[in-house]
Amino acid sequence: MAGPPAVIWEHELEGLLRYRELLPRLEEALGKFSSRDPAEVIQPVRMTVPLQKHHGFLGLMPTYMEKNRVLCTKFVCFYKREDGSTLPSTQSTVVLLDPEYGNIKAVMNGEVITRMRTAAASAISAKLLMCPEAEVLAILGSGVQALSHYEVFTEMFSFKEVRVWSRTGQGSERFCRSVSGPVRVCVSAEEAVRGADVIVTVTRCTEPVLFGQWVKPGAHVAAVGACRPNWRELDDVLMKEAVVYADSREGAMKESGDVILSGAEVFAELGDVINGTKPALREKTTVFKSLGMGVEDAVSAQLVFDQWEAKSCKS
Ligand SMILES: NC(=O)C1=CN([C@@H]2O[C@H](COP(=O)(O)OP(=O)(O)OC[C@H]3O[C@@H](n4cnc5c(N)ncnc54)[C@H](O)[C@@H]3O)[C@@H](O)[C@H]2O)C=CC1
Ligand SMILES: O=C(O)C1=NCCCC1
Repeated sequence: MAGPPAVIWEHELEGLLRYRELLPRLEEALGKFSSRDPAEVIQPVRMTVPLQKHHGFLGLMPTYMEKNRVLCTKFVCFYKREDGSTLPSTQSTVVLLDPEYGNIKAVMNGEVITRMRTAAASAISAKLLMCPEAEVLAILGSGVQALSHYEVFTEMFSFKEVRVWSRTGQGSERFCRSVSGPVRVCVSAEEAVRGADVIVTVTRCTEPVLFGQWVKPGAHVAAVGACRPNWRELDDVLMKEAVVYADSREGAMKESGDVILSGAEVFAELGDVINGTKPALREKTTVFKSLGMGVEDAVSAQLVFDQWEAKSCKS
């Protein structure tokens, strides 16, 4: 009979998950996902339940990795919050199970996992798709994901300049106070992205905030927000001019307003590039449309659990 699950919450999780270990596991998992080998990864597109009264959704994100012996699911609630709202726009819980018996091994707070694995996936997209001489990073949005993207992008790459734009001055000020390195605050999204080599969009907006006419040819865009079929962050011009990559082709076709409403074609998954089955067209303008995948949560949760077990054995 299995004992009660480990409960691993935010503060403890922060000490257990580090980008240097997460990044290679995530890259490997993205490749396995795109191999479409069911012994590697079974991960359906997220199922969502509308929470109409609260302007939100509950997403269920199960994943099974038979060869890795990982069985996991995330429950994530995400909301359309008004600007100025102090409520979080995303809340999640990750449950790790034993695939042989079906018992729950661990219940984890999903905030740290979600913010780190999402930023790490964007950083992998930039590693594969940005031009090698990239000097300027622009971040649109100043919330939770903006901070984790700043953290991993400045850890992995050496940008000469990092710019941030937020719809509210308060947001930019808070962002500047929270990051540990230099950042230039821009008064408009256009000012932030003109001439930028890498652009990260991490907003809650439902209408385009980034327009193709502002984007330098050859730039790489990691588009993280707008995760519903009628929500947008990018305009049609950008979507049609750029070569579009996604984490999951099926996810993008079902959930991404930027893909569905623009009629843009998904050229490849990041995992296809990792597996060498599709090229990384660095010289072109590229968009990585991130929706977030259960397999990213699963390998992150397993990494946390391994570290937690190792720590528990020592003490
Ligand atoms: N692709 C993925 O795997 C994931 C995507 N997300 C999505 O990423 C986005 C950012 O998430 P968080 O940073 O956690 O949210 P947050 O609430 O912490 O920050 C959102 C930011 O968007 C800004 N914003 C809100 N409305 C806007 C508008 N109309 N125009 C421009 N900016 C606006 C806010 O001022 C704030 O700076 C959300 O859309 C969320 O659903 C979140 C987690 C994972
Ligand atoms: O993958 C996730 O986690 C999320 N994706 C889109 C919306 C919020 C959370």
